[in-house]
Amino acid sequence: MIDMKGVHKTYSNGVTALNGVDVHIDSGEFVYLVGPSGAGKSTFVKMIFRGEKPSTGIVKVDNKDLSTYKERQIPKVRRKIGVVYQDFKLLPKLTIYENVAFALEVIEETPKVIRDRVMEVLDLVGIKDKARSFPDELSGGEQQRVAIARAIANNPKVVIADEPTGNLDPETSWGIMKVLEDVNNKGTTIIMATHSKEIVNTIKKRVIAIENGRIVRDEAGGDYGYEI
Ligand SMILES: Nc1ncnc2c1ncn2[C@@H]1O[C@H](COP(=O)(O)OP(=O)(O)OP(=O)(O)O)[C@@H](O)[C@H]1O
Repeated sequence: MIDMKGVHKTYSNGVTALNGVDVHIDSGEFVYLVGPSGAGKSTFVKMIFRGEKPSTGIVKVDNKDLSTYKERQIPKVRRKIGVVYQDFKLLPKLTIYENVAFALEVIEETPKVIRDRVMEVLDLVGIKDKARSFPDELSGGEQQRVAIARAIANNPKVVIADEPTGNLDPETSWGIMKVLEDVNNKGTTIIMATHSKEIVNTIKKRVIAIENGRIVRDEAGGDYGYEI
């Protein structure tokens, strides 16, 4: 599903965020990305949805080398990938329903498909009754559920979650993990960058640890491995 070969990323300010990453992630896997702040986790996930381009090396998603896409074809890459952020990034002036529908409108789904699918994914994440509310009327955990619904609305093959529980209290975080596990159980590959020792050590998955832009550990059912 995802392959990186010899991936380096140096930003324009001269900071090298990835320094020779080789990795293979299969379809349907659930992977935690861990490592100290500034280690390169966000840069790693940005490689996958083409948020950034590698300086050198190859990134393949679904067997397609991302460098073969032209800029205007990037939306095509993004259709395969849903992204969930720490700060939810919902559109404040749109209702919950509209926030999720928007993701489908931009890919020109028909109104009927949109109606059915929006309610289906809101139901899946347990927030159907909030369809008419606005984001600021929801708790943080509820907003993150909406963000997950939006990310999975067009049935992406991969969901990338960059610290999805970073702004949530522990109890709410477990609920979000349950939703991500449900999504994974339906076959979607999940890659989640996290600083949560409790989550990684409790819900065991493959753990990839990054330090100074390199993978230093890659372990099925591994521990978080850091003190904080
Ligand atoms: N757009 C950018 N321009 C310049 N440098 C950047 C950019 N984005 C990240 N960096 C630098 O690249 C390095 C890796 O950052 P990255 O955000 O990938 O780390 P991270 O592991 O996700 O950190 P955190 O856990 O704090 O989110 C850091 O030194 C950071 O300052």
